[in-house]
Amino acid sequence: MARTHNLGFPRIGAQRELKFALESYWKGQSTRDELKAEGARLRRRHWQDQAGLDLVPVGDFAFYDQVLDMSFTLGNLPERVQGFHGDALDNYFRVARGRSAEEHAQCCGGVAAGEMTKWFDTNYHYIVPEFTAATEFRLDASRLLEQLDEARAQGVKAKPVIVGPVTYLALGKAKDDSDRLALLPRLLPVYAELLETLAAQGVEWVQIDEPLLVTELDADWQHAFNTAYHHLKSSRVKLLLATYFGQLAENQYLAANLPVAGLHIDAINGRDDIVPLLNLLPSHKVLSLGVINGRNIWKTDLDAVLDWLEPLAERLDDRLWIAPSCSLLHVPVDLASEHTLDAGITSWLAFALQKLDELKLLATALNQGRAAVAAELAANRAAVDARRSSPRVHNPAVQAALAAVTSALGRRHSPYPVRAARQAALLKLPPYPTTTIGSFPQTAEIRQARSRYKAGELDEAGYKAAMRAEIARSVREQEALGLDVLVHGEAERNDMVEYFGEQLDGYAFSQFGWVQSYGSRCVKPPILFGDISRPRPMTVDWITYAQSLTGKPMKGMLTGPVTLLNWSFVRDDQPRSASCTQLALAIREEVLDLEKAGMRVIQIDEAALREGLPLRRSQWKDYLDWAVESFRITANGVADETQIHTHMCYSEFNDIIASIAGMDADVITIETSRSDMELLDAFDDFKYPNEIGPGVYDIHSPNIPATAHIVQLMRKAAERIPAQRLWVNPDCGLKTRQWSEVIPALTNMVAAARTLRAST
Ligand SMILES: Nc1nc2c(c(=O)[nH]1)N[C@@H](CNc1ccc(C(=O)N[C@@H](CCC(=O)N[C@@H](CCC(=O)N[C@@H](CCC(=O)O)C(=O)O)C(=O)O)C(=O)O)cc1)CN2
Ligand code: MET
Ligand SMILES: [Zn+2]
Repeated sequence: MARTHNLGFPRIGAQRELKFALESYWKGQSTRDELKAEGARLRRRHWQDQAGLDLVPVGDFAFYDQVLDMSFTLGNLPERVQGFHGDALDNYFRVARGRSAEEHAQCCGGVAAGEMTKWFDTNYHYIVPEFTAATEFRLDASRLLEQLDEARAQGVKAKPVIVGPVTYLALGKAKDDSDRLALLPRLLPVYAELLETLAAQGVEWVQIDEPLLVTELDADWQHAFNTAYHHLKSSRVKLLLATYFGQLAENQYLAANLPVAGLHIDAINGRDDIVPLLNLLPSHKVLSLGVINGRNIWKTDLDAVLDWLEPLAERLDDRLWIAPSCSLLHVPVDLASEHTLDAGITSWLAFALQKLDELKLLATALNQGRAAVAAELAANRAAVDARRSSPRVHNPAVQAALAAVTSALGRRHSPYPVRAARQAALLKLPPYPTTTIGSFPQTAEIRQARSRYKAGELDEAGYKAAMRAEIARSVREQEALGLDVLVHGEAERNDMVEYFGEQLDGYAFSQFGWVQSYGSRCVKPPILFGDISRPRPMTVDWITYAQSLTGKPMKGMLTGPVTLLNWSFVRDDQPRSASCTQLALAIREEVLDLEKAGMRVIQIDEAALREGLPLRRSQWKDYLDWAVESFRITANGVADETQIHTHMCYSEFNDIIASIAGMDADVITIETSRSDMELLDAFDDFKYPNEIGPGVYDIHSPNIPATAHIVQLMRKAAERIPAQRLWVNPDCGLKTRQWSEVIPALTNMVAAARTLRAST
């Protein structure tokens, strides 16, 4: 008998209930009790949604982030928030979001937010655990125990979920550069105590997540796994060690032999692990196979899964569990909420709830025979076949264009020094030119106008006029600030990826397909289902309007192919590289149209290029080769005189600087302020030959950067990069900030540039 379980459920809510509850609480418009009640309501609903599974996750709900929850469970709070006397939830939000120095001058004097970074290769951001050599851990199991009680009272077959000790240490950062692994002996007793506490509550199984096992591990980290799980093996609960997002590969032996009761592997990305694992896995252990893709929205080909699963089920019998490949955090909740997606495409899709239905179907087919679910299997087969043969997926013209791609497409006419001279003669920019990354505040008025337009309450002319007024406002503000290269501000974009998905053929978009990005912020990844083409220009009208308002250069603003790919739900019926090249050809047309319309500067954002790196280094080269080539195809068809910018955020470039240089953008703007310009070490020694705008202030924080601080950061930058190749700009776009924060921050930034010019 195969058993079913789930690794985690999306917590934001099908209608983003958690987002609205959080934001209302943060604005002081609702009480903490109301927020907590909304959390409990969502947990209840989500457990009901998972009814029928043999085991259901508990502890996967978080008010902000599951890693931050784990830090609180382990008593690992940054020193700056220790000794807080208010409600624990408020302290949790202080770590998550920080407190501005101005507003809290009288009380706490402000608190810096915890650093945020990407969760493996997903678009979800977690709060980085902070360590020092002196870090001590102390168990606080209250959150887990409360949720466990709640679940039990509702008759839920609960399986608590926690982040495992080795992954937890690996995800964190030692603020004093001490060795994180040295903390393991202090951490393990707290994990042991936690497991004992759960055992005392009668818990049978605990899911302990160790996705670190799908990455290449140094000997000391491999050793840490052995140390950790030998320490925990006397626990009375059964541990299901969960790995996901990739292959165990050379870690198979290690994973198979850790002293735990069961192992979960990602049977989508780690399919090749399964046969060798069957032989390695001791015969008392449960093997949980993640057979439903938790990272995309396509219906599973159930016949195909059963064809290879049935022999395994025979062999494993009661030891086989089945589940989604990873937590369903990364997919939207319910396809049934969608009313505007066309029926054809809808029939190819499965969101979280539909994925759990597929899982239950598979279990029935395994346990009772396929005949027991013959009708459902037939319906699934019809949908999968329809997608495979649909003329909407395949476009011969796109295929022909793809076949005609040569490397000449991706080459500029002249090398950078020649281009730079031509661009300088035309643009006539001062030293240390100032610019921003693209977006200005997405105000409530902008979002309301768009939602009224979408609801048909505002007509197209009215909507366009409202967006043009916003663009005019941002141009006015930038001129008043004295910035050198302006942007239109992206008012008309719901999101830098979805906006393009809505306009390209081969993409579909949902109404409620929200996925949590961080905290209360969500994205709605568009669905790349077919060959991509661009029926008409997408940004030219907005940008030319913006340019018409100013004599300063206006940057055309586009999202690059790699970022569109990495932040969309993409096809699983062709390699990612093929979808990426199609996107490149489509965005290239837009670049050339912007150039034709007179834009002298065009920015192509590749915010997700670095994070799209495969989890295993051995696969980096292949990815970087096609990703960089896609960018080159997009960008490099322009004349020497046209200045190409690109932008990347949250990126550590040391390992991949040669590829970044290979993109051959004239200017790259990057995030550096939080690392105190240390990130620029990668660009040092002339390893990066073109121009660079190292971000001088953190846009994630409401704090206003001081002019002197910006000057100091730029002087540091100038020690590494010749001043004539430096730009001055923020770390990233300003869409999540308010105008009242943006104006003083940019005022100081421009003042800093003037100071720098005066002293060169
Ligand atoms: N795709 C993507 N990934 C990314 C980033 C990114 O910008 N895009 N940036 C990084 C993550 N940062 C992020 C920063 C901000 C938001 C963000 O602000 N998201 C918005 C949603 C943006 C959006 O799609 N807005 C739509 C829908 C807005 C909306 O909620 N409208 C209301 C009505 C409007 C109102 O009355 O306020 C509704 O429909 O109910 C629009 O503007 O049209 C949010 O959570 O609130 C997300 C990620 C990395 N990954
Ligand atoms: N142009 C985009 C913006 O300014 C780039 C954001 S990168 C996440 O918002
Ligand atoms: Zn950015």
